[in-house]
Amino acid sequence: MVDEPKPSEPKKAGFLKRLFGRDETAEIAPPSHPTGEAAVQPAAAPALPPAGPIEVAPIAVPLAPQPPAVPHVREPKNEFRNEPKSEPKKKWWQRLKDGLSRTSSKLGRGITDLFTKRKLDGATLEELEDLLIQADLGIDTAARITEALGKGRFGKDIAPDEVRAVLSAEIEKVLEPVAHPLVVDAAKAPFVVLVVGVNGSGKTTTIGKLAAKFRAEGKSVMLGAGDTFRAAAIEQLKIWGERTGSPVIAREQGSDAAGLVFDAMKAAQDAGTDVLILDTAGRLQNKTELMAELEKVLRVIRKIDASAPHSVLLVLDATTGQNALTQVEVFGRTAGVTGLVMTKLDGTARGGILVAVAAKFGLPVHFIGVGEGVDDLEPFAAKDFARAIVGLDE
Ligand SMILES: Nc1nc2c(ncn2[C@@H]2O[C@H](COP(=O)(O)OP(=O)(O)OP(=O)(O)O)[C@@H](O)[C@H]2O)c(=O)[nH]1
Repeated sequence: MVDEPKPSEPKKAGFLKRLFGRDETAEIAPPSHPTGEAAVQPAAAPALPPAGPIEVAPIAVPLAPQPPAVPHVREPKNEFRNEPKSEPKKKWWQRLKDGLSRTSSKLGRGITDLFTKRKLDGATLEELEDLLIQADLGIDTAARITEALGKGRFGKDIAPDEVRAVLSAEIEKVLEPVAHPLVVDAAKAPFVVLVVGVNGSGKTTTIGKLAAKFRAEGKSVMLGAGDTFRAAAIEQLKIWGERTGSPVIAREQGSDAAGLVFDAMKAAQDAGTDVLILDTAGRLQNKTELMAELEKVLRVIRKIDASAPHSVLLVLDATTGQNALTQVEVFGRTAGVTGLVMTKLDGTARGGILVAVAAKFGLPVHFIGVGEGVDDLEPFAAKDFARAIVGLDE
């Protein structure tokens, strides 16, 4: 998961090669598509009290050879609602700062090395630009930031802290327009959130964390186990359902994903659920048949509610680096992505990828994840992120 840059990587040539020459998709194991559909055992739609105890549809799920990844949840389930919010901002800030520490210490160290007792000249600006590109901020953003730093300061002494302040202000400028909360329209029942992304990007975990958030706001939530490919994903979602008091609609592993989504839409409508979150199998953006399956899922959703899905969340794993840009492009085209969640910012020294994605697509960033725990996912705030990533205090 950790993608520390190779120390011997040449500067400019290496970046261009990294950006344009590498087969990024080869890094992610493609999902093998289920060859035949298992006999479909539609889960009996559970009784759905809006905020009552969990009713998980009982299904026989063959266990994967390895034990399923069990989500790490810190609190017991009954603390999701009405959780005392003592200093939530400070606690999140600390987690954000810790989570981004790989990136911020790399950037911070680089800036200190570059600017201690040195005047701002062409060479230092060029080295700073390289440093920003290494943190995956993208060539254009790196160029813009160095240009902004050079203005009025060229040939003068500049302290590392001043550089950090300018850097954070410029990053904030890029991020501010995309920092939008995910707003649930109460007029929709259910408000349908479709969650898409490549394998292992953190979709199921993110769904669990979102369910916990919505439940804490007093909303009723239902989960649709649309990742019918992976038995462990179904199990994982059921655990999240149990912990958050959200009924889970699931079928056997290998079932038709569009059929499952149909069941889930109907069940959520019948129950008048506030929010339905639909998981999907991870798929590589270059596998056309899997992308076609996603289109089918969308058609089924729209057949039941022409206005749905109301949110299509693309979950991006920050550790996949520049490949995230291709994912946004392709999933945007196929699934009509309306917002982004970036996970695993704690696992990379190149957290600047979020800035590159924001600058290139301008899509709303709703949440960021900096760990596996339920409180390691929070709404995205431009200023906090911009300060934390360059190692400044709150
Ligand atoms: N460190 C870290 N790990 C995370 C974060 N978000 C998710 N994970 C972990 O990433 C792994 C994959 O997450 P999943 O939620 O199973 O990913 P998925 O996209 O549903 O995977 P597929 O079903 O294979 O497509 C799990 O071990 C999660 O705990 C994060 O923000 N930080």
